[in-house]
Amino acid sequence: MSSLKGLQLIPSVEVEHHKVENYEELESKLEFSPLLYSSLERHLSSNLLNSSRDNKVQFMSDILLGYSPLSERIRTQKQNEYRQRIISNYQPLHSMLYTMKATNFFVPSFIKAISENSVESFRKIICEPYPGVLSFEMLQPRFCEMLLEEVENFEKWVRETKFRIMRPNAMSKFGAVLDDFGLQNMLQKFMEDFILPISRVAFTEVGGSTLDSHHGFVVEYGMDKGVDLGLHVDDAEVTLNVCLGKHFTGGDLFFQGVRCEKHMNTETRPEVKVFFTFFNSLSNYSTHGARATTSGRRTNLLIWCRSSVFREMRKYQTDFSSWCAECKRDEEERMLQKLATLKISAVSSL
Ligand SMILES: O=C(O)CCC(=O)C(=O)O
Ligand SMILES: [Fe+2]
Repeated sequence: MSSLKGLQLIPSVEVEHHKVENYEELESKLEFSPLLYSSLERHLSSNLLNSSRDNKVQFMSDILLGYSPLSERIRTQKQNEYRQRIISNYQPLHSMLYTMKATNFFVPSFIKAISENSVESFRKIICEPYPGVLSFEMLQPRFCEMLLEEVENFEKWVRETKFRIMRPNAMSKFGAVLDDFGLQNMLQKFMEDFILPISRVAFTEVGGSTLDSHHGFVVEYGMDKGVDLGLHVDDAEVTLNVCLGKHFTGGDLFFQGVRCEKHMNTETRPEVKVFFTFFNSLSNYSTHGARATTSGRRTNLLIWCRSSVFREMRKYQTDFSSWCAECKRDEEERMLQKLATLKISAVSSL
């Protein structure tokens, strides 16, 4: 088996019986995510695998540093410090939310489909109202309620302490990043164990089988906040969007098909634009937006799931016609034109 500088491409049999170290308790001292250390540990050669945790941390940090640009490291370090400042001061309301426990989170039909883990079991619970948009029942109403209360509790703490928080993204001025106040590890497990099994079979061509990081947040709409969201593509390969409540009208999402970067802002043909009122969805790269929430308050949970492997591969790709609807259309038009030219030259040569 290939072994390079103490690393093995394929984890050895020994790893199966090896208890992976807990790196989470070292989080504030680590330069990278504890999850990265846990994953990399599986590839250590036997002599390192059985050495001390400190030794392993040192060895793995040296390797990771070689692959990570300084700017990225500074950004991660700043983000860790920011999160640490929040976590050491914010008192969670529902501690249950911070540890993944399927029976507390999901409806029984969803747990059954995931544990059976087959295309047939997913088909039983999922419908596809628009190509690349999957809709299914997933979270228990009590879980949604508790998450809403937790977000309200966090926002109350932010107001009282005048803590300056970072908003979920450039588009949403209202909402909170769940990863920033302690839910990061739970949401990573959420993605790996409950989103990946579905996206692996449904969204293979856009990186759905190699999701490895996430950005988890809630967005809020209402008369006293923003009401709608313009057309965009998420900074994600696969997105989970769940409506947490409460009472509102409007707020439909609209979709305009899967597009590559080149076609992201091109004119939409009317037949591609589709509006939806729905509450749970998993979608791929599709361009989308949200219509105005016309009364009440709408809060949605978003998990943007990312694949570093897919992003790396995309850098070297020039043809996206296997998944970009507009590239596909361009290619079809080119083929038709070529055919027409061939016909003309065949006729004129008669
Ligand atoms: O308003 C919504 O439910 C969608 C939000 C969204 O698309 C996003 O934050 O990326
Ligand atoms: Fe979005």
